[in-house]
Amino acid sequence: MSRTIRIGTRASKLALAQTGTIAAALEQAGATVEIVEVSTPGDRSSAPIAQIGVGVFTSALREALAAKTIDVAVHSYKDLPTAPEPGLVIAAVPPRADPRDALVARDGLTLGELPPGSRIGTGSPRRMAQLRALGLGFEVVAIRGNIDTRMRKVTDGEFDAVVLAKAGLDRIGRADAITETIDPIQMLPAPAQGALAVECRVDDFDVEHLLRSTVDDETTRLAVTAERALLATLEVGCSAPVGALADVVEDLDTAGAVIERISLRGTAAAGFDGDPGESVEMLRASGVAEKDQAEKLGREVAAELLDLGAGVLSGPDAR
Ligand SMILES: NCc1[nH]cc(CCC(=O)O)c1CC(=O)O
Repeated sequence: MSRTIRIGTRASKLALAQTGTIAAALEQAGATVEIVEVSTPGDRSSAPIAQIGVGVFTSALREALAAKTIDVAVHSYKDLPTAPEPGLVIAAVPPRADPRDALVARDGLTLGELPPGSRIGTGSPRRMAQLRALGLGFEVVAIRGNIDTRMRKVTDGEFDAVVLAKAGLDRIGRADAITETIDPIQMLPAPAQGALAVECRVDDFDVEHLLRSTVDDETTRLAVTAERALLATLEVGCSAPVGALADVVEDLDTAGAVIERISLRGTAAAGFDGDPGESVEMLRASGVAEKDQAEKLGREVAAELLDLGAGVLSGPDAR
């Protein structure tokens, strides 16, 4: 392709790192690329995400794509609203980074070693609810800001620990600060955490084909499909207290042959309205399905969560 492909990105260190890997893969495939920084309201405001709303980091990139000032948008998949965007297509889902959450605590401490009363900072209702549900007596405090700002609150002594996505820390080269990679049994990540969504215009066939053939990963796409179908079914938006993690696993078919299946675990808070003093119960459900049933699996595990009582999710911070 002879045209220069303009790749839009947020200007944060994390977004630039993510976009850099996609740009490098496209250049490797012989394309000419240009990186265009797009400022988003999510970068300019320091209000809680739950207040400014879903899509705050991604809508400016989508507008630039629709207006043809860029040709490709690279998003953190978990920041994208679940509703499809007319005129745009997620052409590729690159191989996923580590989906787990990570603890960055003072003095090298783990969750089990932090004493009751420890102040743990997170801006995410999902992490907040799961931290409280551990029953370890933590004081969970809302914070915002980029990854560096959050980590500084631990160095400064304002917090005993913060919880962040391991993928983000890895991408900006700060994995050294992690004191515990949190087991998904204790805390399920956000649906699609650690994955990227690479989007283009639906009628830009050359770019769509290039993205699909160079940076798409089928296993990641299946996992993310199941996780996001679960989230969409719970219909509560991307900062909801909902965790989900899918894995493609080896299994045996009825004749005893090895086949791949998709397994999904999900969790949602029962009746958590974001009040930091409230006690929280996390509901859990899981399932396994054929690989071509990822979407259905997501809906089924969500339905099970709804049956268990996840339907009462509706407080001011619950979206
Ligand atoms: N909510 C912001 C956000 N969006 C994507 C990541 C990290 C990378 C990822 O999950 O893909 C982060 C930071 C975090 O949650 O710590």
